[in-house]
Amino acid sequence: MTDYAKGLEGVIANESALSNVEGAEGRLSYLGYSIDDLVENCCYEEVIFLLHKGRLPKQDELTALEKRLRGDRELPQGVIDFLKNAPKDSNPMDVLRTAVSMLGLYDKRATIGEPKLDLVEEVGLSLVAKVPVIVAAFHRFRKGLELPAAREDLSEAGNFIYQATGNEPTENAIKILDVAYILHADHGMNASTFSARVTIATLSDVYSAVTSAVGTLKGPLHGGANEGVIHMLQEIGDLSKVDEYIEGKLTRKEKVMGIGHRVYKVLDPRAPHLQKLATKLSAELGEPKWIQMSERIAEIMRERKGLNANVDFYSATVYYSLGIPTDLFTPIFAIARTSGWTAQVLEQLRDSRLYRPLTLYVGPKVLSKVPPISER
Ligand SMILES: CC(=O)SCCNC(=O)CCNC(=O)[C@H](O)C(C)(C)COP(=O)(O)OP(=O)(O)OC[C@H]1O[C@@H](n2cnc3c(N)ncnc32)[C@H](O)[C@@H]1OP(=O)(O)O
Ligand SMILES: O=C([O-])CC(=O)C(=O)O
Repeated sequence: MTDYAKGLEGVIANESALSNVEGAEGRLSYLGYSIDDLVENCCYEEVIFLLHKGRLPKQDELTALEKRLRGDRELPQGVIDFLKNAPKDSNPMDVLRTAVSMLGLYDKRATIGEPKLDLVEEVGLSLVAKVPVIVAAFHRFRKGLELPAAREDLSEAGNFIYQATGNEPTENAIKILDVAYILHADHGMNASTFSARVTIATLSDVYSAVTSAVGTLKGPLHGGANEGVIHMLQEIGDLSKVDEYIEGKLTRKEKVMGIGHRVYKVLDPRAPHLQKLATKLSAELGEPKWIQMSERIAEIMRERKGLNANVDFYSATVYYSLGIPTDLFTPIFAIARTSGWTAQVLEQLRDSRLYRPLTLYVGPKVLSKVPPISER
């Protein structure tokens, strides 16, 4: 049988100057800046600029970007109506996917064919500004509440907390979410980014590309794993039950959510940042059991399978400790990743070629004649 790369493992599909995922070393950088340095010294808006423009902003450029994003949060009435009328028990990722697609109906800039890169960038930034509002709005409406007006004095992270909860966000919560946004902003040719690139490479439009990406992120083997982690911790319930639970999963050959990675063969470099935040938040809440259970799961998986925690493992406890409903964890990932998706879409269009791999055909080889339906 001809050799092939199942799941495209190890296949290089394009060039990118955006994020460098160094799997063997466990390092991640955006445009040459380590994520450790970025979370220490930058805000999420600086990272958006970095990914979209290829360099860090000067102060006046950052101020202009913030102003632009904050001025672009209004959703078309048709999308608001949809968010109000969507079934209240919908999965917020399904709502987000549909709403992103709907946004395209109201934006004449979203054309197909030879791309106009300045318009693609405008639309991309508009999505960065609107995706969090969509998530917050659906959450408010499903609870029968109004959506508070967006606040131009608040950052991306701050405004999301404000619009989703209706409460003044604390500096601490804003900082934590901002760090989470930076850590989730971009990550090489992950599955959802690949979807976005495949879609845009047909010279389709940006809304279609991001719609593809949202649908791809939702799956539990990708962004959906963060919700799976909390469900798993709740199912286990107590530190004393972790060993038996994980042994059971391994025996049944079931996946442990938040563990393992296609590229990182050592610890995901984003995990320690989130682990630190989760530990601090759990202690502040007086609920250390979630992080204690997580640490034990990670230990068993390292010892038994040589597998490490990925970004989704500790982000789950961070969001949970912030009081964020579990089904908003993956939408929050999508909010942050929209900056990366749209930057990657732009990069794809600057030097694009249609993605069209092959399949190894394993069906019947001999061409047979179609028998009449009565003889089948
Ligand atoms: C943001 C992100 O997308 S990060 C990833 C989020 N996803 C998850 O956390 C879901 C759990 N993890 C997984 O399913 C996988 O590790 C993935 C999807 C992330 C990577 O998958 P792949 O590179 O395709 O590895 P694959 O699934 O082939 O696993 C290789 C081996 O490790 C095992 N393995 C990998 N991850 C896990 C896990 N989480 N739990 C148990 N076993 C695992 C597999 O069973 C397999 O074992 P085997 O060789 O004995 O059959
Ligand atoms: O790179 C991947 O395959 C998944 C991942 O960690 C991400 O998208 O952040």
